[in-house]
Amino acid sequence: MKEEFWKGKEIELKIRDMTKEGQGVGKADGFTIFVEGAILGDQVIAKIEDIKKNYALGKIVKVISPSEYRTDSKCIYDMDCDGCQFHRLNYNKQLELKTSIVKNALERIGKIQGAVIHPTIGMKFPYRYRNKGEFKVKSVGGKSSVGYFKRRSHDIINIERCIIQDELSDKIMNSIRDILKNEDTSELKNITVRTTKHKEAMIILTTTRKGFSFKEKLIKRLSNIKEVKSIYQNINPRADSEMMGSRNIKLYGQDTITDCIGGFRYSISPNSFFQVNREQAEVLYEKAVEYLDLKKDEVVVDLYCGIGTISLYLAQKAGKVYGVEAVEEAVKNGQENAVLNRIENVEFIQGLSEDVFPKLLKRGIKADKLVVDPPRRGCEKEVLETIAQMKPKRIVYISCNPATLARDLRYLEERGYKTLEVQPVDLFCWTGHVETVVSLSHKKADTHININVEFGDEEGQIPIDEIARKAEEYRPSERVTYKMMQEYIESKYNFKVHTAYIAEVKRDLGLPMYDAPNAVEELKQERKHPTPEKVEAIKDALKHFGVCQ
Ligand SMILES: C[S@@+](CC[C@H](N)C(=O)[O-])C[C@H]1O[C@@H](n2cnc3c(N)ncnc32)[C@H](O)[C@@H]1O
Repeated sequence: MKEEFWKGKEIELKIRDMTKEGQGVGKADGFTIFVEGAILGDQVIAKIEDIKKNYALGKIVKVISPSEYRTDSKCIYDMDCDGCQFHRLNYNKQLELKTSIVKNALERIGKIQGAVIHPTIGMKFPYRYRNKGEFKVKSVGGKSSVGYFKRRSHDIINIERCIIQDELSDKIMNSIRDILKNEDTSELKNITVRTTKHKEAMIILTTTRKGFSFKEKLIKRLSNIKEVKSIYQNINPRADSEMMGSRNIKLYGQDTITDCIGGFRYSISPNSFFQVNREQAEVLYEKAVEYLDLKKDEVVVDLYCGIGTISLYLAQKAGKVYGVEAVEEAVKNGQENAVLNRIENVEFIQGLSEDVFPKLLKRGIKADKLVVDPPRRGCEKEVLETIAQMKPKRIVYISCNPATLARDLRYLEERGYKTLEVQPVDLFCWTGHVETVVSLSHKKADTHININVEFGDEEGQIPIDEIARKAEEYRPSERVTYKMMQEYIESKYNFKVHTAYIAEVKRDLGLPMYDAPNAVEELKQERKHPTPEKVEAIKDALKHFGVCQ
């Protein structure tokens, strides 16, 4: 693509995909063009604004024919706000797109094959789900703005009504905006509002230094709001984009607030991580427990455990759970939460997973099952190396970043693990983010036996000649995998078959089903059945590999 020819040109494009940042993706002359404001399925005129080595950036000029997936955004700031990238895309299509984002990452980066990737689980009512709002504060010419960044800018939009936040958060933010309207807010960087299921709130004011001019006024007015149970000041002198620093000073009320997921209650401090969507977090945690398939005597390690949300779920079903977490306050919350929920078989260890996990192995603690739920950057090398040495039978990997998830799964697959099931869950409706829970199992045999054999021609010994004959007699047939059958069918019939279809045909033929628990599990889900053509191809493959006559 010649820069001088294309720059500033208006071209017609069909939008065939979308990025997680919300740009439409089209192609012209085989060159990829990312178009701000375009939706998957749109036919648009786009103006080329910038040209890079392998792609160009364009802006929408006109929608010639709108996509069938276009929807009217319920957000009143939709043209400007940078918060929700998919706000004009039909919700079901968003879920499909998230499934394909995960699938593409696993295939391209992870080279994962044969795993069952389930459709993304969405919400019935995908609004007002967030229990944490993070708002920027900016003061220009004595007037302050409190809200979110404008798209591709550092200006702030005053958000009075955010349809993905709890309504209580709108109420508190509008009061704060009113209190601050005539103040110089240059010492105040951010405001975080956490709300709970039972409509309690914690407010965290992040300032650049300890003293700030309107502190007393703010505390007095905010503590009059009945739902406000706790106010903190957080000090972050750095001019970085981090919302919060590590130092907190309590200004009013309780030390913590208490939220619920499932049947558990969780005490939360200002700097502790808590999933922003409690309804979907429950779906995620239940999937994690199902995938782990815990036995009452098993030892589980829960790395990056936060305040022990998942650890408590696991402790109900396991022998012992070790939770490992970096943030001291979160570990303290975890210990309180175990007491709050009367759970005794969980131990929280404060430290970095990459330090603590190898030490657990050295102490002789071996996890039968493992949960990892790292931040966006994924697991540290030392964590992955320790997994490869410890070899837990089953791993559940929870991730908010499909790219680092895929990278880590590839590492684990190269060291004897198999990715079985992948379940994306929509915790961040209307945005380009997706949470994924994955189950992996170790390919090693579950059990082995030792036999001592003496060779020779004396009584009780086995003659050498006999061994060759017996070995031939008992030579096990090559283990037939679903992947082998899929490859055979694809090369012979030129179409792909799903493992669940192979499982279905095997079950219909009355063949044993122990060899692909994931595919069998899939049969319990509501799904389509194989066409007669695929059934015949699968029967042929089963015969070819000697699985049936
Ligand atoms: C995505 S959150 C998951 C928390 C928890 N599993 C949950 O669902 O609420 C990741 C957690 O890892 C913690 N963390 C970040 N880096 C860490 C590290 N290197 N070692 C241990 N914990 C870490 C963070 O403080 C955060 O609590």
